[in-house]
Amino acid sequence: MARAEAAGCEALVVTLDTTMLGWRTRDLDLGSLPFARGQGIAQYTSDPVFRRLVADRVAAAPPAPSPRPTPAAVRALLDVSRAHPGRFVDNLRSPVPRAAVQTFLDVYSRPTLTWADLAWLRERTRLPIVLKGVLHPDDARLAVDHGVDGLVVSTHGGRQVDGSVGAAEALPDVVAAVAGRVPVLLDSGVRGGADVVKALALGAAAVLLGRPYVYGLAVDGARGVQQVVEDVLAEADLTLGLVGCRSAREASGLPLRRTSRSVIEPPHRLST
Ligand SMILES: Cc1cc2nc3c(=O)[nH]c(=O)nc-3n(C[C@H](O)[C@H](O)[C@H](O)COP(=O)(O)O)c2cc1C
Repeated sequence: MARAEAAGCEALVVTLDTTMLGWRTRDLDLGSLPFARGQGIAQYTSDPVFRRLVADRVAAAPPAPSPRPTPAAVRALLDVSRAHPGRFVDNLRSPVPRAAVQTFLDVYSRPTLTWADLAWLRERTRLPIVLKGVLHPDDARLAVDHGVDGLVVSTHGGRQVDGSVGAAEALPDVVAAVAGRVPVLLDSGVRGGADVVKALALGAAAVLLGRPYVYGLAVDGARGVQQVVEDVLAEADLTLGLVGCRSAREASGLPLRRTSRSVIEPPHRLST
């Protein structure tokens, strides 16, 4: 948290829906387990507290007999050594990269988190605390009662609980339960400007993009991310104009008609 504050982060987002990873069939099909290969954990391996945990683990590890290497184990060792900070050859000989992955797998999931942990966080940071992954209005009320500063209605992009209520379906009840006390944001499935306008109409204060910006990143790095964000904003701007709103604020409460999918009613504010 101190690192986040020092880096200029303006809020702390606590994700509620990933205390364990869900059953992700596509990842399983592809054998996509990047964390187990040391990929995507630089936030941890660059953290002094985490590095101390790893050093303690290595110091405490009893000398273990080397298992017979399999091709898969060799591939994993190469990946972990490549992903870990420092020189590849040094990493190959060191127990630290593997211990870092094991330590990450130990600390990443914590299914024992409770509402009481929020007080612990509150005491340690002055940053606003936002809870991500709220879907039920009772949880939204509890969150506000525990003093959080914002909520993100999210299904983690449908990657955690298969068959969960959709984020956009859950949003109106959460917004009603919060009754304006804190901003309610939405993510999961926002792909273009029309999705932004629908979320605003359903009461979201803002939306977040997950996969779209990663797609932009894959295609064209930082410029790709910028392009994705600009395109979504441009389409949202046009859509607002087309449905007769002069600002994003005016989209709040814009009537949506429920059909087999959510559609925006034709312009309704141009009659005067
Ligand atoms: C590659 C990747 C990594 C993610 N990592 C995190 C994470 O560390 N914490 C988190 O709360 N959500 C994480 N998410 C979930 C996103 O924040 C977001 O909730 C989800 O992707 C839904 O939005 P989307 O439909 O726009 O992708 C990740 C998503 C992706 C695609």
